[in-house]
Amino acid sequence: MQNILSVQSLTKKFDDFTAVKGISFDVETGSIFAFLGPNGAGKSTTIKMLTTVLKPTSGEIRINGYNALKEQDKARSSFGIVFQDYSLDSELTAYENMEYHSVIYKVPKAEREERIKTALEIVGLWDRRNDLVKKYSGGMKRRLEIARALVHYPRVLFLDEPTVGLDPQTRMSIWSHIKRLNEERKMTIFLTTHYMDEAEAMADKIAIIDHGKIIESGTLAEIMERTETESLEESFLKLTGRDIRDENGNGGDKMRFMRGIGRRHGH
Ligand SMILES: Nc1ncnc2c1ncn2[C@@H]1O[C@H](COP(=O)(O)OP(=O)(O)OP(=O)(O)O)[C@@H](O)[C@H]1O
Repeated sequence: MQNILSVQSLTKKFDDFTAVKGISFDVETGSIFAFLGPNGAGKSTTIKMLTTVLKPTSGEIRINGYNALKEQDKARSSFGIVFQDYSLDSELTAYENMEYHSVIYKVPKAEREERIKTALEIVGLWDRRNDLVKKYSGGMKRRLEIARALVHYPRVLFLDEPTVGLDPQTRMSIWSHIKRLNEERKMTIFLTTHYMDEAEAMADKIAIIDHGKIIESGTLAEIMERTETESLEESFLKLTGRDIRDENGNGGDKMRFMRGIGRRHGH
């Protein structure tokens, strides 16, 4: 299958406020797709609809060939989710958190231990599996959440602002884990971010969302060409008339370190 995720005219209204306004896009199997936009643009609302947490007002979502609204269980077993807020039980160990999640996701008992081990090894936490989560740093918790999202062998991983609130070094480590998952395990990654550098360095395709609408999408090169600019930052400025960081107040927080990871496919 070429597109693991396909979205048509997706809309979400909260009373008379429309947070997501009829967006359509496709995500290619095995790619990294970034949803870039300022706070309040509708990124979380979209990812919640894609992951069946929130019911759309209208529109269609197909994940891994399944209709996410009509075949929810099959769609759900196709993806893993990492939300913005930590949702781990801090009084349990990392391993116990993984076990709990495996039960919820109906991972067969005979396979549980092996899958937990694999997932924890991927994020480098196997040696720390017996530590209580409350002793973990923010970066370790995020890595554990990624491991947890992998335990049922999903084909797509959804990440809502996975590096928000983390220091630059920790962000870099999270990203190298995500990138390895994509490259070595061919996992499709759908992420939301308001960091330009993150989208530039990581994504095969980017959709820029503003006020609930996709205002531009494509590869970085395509977006720059169409907007006649030389960076995503300039593109965003040209498309919206403002700087993405104006609304975030994190001007000094730009992810310059992303250069260390390197751009993909000669972007
Ligand atoms: N349950 C809700 N009821 C009413 N309005 C909502 C609800 N959830 C979100 N919104 C509004 O919808 C808009 C989009 O919010 P959303 O959280 O999707 O944005 P975002 O791009 O993810 O930003 P952030 O990263 O800050 O969460 C915002 O104006 C928000 O206030």
